[in-house]
Amino acid sequence: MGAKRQRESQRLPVGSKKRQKVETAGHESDSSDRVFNIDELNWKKVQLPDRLDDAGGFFGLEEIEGVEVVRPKGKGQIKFKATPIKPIQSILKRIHRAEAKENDSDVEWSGFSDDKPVKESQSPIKADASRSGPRKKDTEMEKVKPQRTCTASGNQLHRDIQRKPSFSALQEDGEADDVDVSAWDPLGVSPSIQTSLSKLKFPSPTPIQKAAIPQILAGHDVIGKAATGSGKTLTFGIPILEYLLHQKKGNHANSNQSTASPVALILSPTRELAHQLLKHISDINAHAPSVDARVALLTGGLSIQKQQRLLVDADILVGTPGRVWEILSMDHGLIKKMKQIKFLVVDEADRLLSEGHFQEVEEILNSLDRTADGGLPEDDDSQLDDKPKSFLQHRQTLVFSATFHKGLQQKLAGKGRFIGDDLMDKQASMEYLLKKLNFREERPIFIDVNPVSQMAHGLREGIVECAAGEKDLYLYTLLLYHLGYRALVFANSISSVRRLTQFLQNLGIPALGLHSSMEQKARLRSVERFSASSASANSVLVATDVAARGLDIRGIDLVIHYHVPRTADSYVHRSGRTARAGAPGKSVLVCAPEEVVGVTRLVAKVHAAAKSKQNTKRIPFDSLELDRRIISRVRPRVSLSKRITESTLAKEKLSTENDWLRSAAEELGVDYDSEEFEQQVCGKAKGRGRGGGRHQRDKQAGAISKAELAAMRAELKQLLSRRINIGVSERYITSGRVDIDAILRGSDNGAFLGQVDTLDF
Ligand SMILES: Nc1ncnc2c1ncn2[C@@H]1O[C@H](COP(=O)(O)OP(=O)(O)OP(=O)(O)O)[C@@H](O)[C@H]1O
Repeated sequence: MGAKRQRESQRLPVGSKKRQKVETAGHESDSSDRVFNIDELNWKKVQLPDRLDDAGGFFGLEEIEGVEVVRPKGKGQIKFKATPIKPIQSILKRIHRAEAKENDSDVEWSGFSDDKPVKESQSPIKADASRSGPRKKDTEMEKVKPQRTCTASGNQLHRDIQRKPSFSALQEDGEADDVDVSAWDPLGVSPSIQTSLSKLKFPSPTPIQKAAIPQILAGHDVIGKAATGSGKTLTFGIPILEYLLHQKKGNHANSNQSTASPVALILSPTRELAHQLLKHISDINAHAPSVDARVALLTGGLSIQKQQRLLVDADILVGTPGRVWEILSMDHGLIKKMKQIKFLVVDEADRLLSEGHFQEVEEILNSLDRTADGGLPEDDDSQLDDKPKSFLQHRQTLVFSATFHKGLQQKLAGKGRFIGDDLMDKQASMEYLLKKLNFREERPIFIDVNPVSQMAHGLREGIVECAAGEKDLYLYTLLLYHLGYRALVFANSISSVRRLTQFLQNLGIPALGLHSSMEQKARLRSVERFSASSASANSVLVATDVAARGLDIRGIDLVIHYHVPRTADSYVHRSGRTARAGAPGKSVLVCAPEEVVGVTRLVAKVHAAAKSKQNTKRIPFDSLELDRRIISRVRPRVSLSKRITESTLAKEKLSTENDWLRSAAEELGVDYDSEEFEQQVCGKAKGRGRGGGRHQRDKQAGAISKAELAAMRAELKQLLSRRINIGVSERYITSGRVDIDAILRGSDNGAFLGQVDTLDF
């Protein structure tokens, strides 16, 4: 990103004759200043003290940072100069330039999209009581727009963002329990399920539900693509519950039939998502007693015996491929039952049918299609093409995601030709699995409700530029702007998640970590604590991409990409954790100079289809400039927190290493402290070979004494106890001559003292 623009505000007392210019690389600090007349400033009356020398400050006058006095050359009125902070367009120019060169990217990306972007000028829609009252048919998901007011006042940001998604706004106190759900009638949804939808306050189907549910109810295989947070879970969940309802009614009439076999298997790529799928389906089920579905969860990290017990009389199985296959492979009776399932759902299909899960998904599919009477041999794929379709007539296959790479999408739509069974590359292996899905129809119905833009309606996207070494500083500053709200921070590695979680906790931000090396119970606890409504609203979840797919946590206002995601798909899914179910949300990429090329390519890819469809060159991306005054004020606390974190983590690591070395020395029968042992075992780590430098750094950081660490913590605590003063003289405040309440009111979030501009999206 070239030279960094520095614009530190100046501390000049009113009345100073000296005017300064702060010059930094290629930029003069006052080039963008604005001159104000005396009457343009918001003067406040102050009560003068009885004795002038009690006044403090500059004879009772206010000192305001970042404001200079401009004296006229001759006679004339004094004016004042201040520095409004404006977004810098540089990166946008780069992005637009990059678009021209775009197309040769290796990121697999189909660039779908659909929806009209949310216009800045959309009139605010108030979530008033009448909106949720009975017989309001206009509450369709696509019509519920962000509750957004456009004012230029500082900290409006916080008022801009709804605390709850629009749908929650329908649940205000004092309103009737049920909502009119007649909009579901044309889809063929039964009264029992409609009662649930009414209780859950889902007055009308979302576009994907509207398009796909009738097709699924009619017995078709469906491949559904719709934006993140658009209600795909219920799109397949409702028809499964409908099937169970009818099955149970039938059984009631004919009590000889048994319902002991599961009717559906739903596969999910992550444990957290599996939990959530179960919850969403159970929510509908809970209000529909006549369905009374038993849903069992099969995910790793939890007791396998317990899951096996639950399986015995489960109607719906939701699980991750690894655990599902583990359980299936242990129980032939279960495999037999599973061959009778009526629905196979592959959620987040592009993820499930690729990397990591391939083996297990293949095993599961093989076992579902194997027959005891010599039907389809387990490992003879040559027969797949010839097998009679009636073989699998009983099973419907439903495949969903917000993203499908181009090749896969074409194949799914039946336009492409399957290439052989060569498992050499990713695409071929995915095609192989698709073939194994054994759709009951020649061509499954492909439903794409967002062919132009796969980003959610209410999402605003931005980029913050900073040096690689300053990402922590910018991350913390971004979070300060959003205190009082939920934020999700994505990093590309487990070690970064660990470090950032501690770093933020040291700074008093209630951060929780989530990554795949955590114990399952701790993972669930993190998600639960983060999403619990009683949790402090400004909680932050720092996660790897394990949280990128499917997680539906209400009230996430901000997604921060601390590291640029590795693929465009990943960017779409990560960003999709906010702006769900019609709510507004923001996604911000923290971008270092070395990441610019990747970012420009990624941004151009994600928005390519929307741009060409709308015939525009503009990408809906904003370059955001954080207030330099905040950056400079928080720098000391950030560097302290970094040092504390590094030292704490290094101590933990060294102590684990020491334990390991001690037991290695014991086993070898040598003295742990001997030089010979150190040279033999730790020689590599001591600077010879890879990782030596890191080891040295860890050693240094870990060598900080407990007393030093305690002193740093005390200093940090002291810094944190003060609010970040943006342009208000502490001396003046302590003199008691200012309306402190008014100043405090100027900042909603309690972090700043003084007026802070919003992030200009
Ligand atoms: N018809 C509806 N009306 C209002 N809210 C709905 C409706 N259907 C689903 N929702 C809510 O919308 C939210 C998002 O749904 P869901 O998690 O199924 O999205 P998704 O499309 O699967 O997203 P992702 O692609 O990120 O997995 C959920 O909180 C769900 O309860």
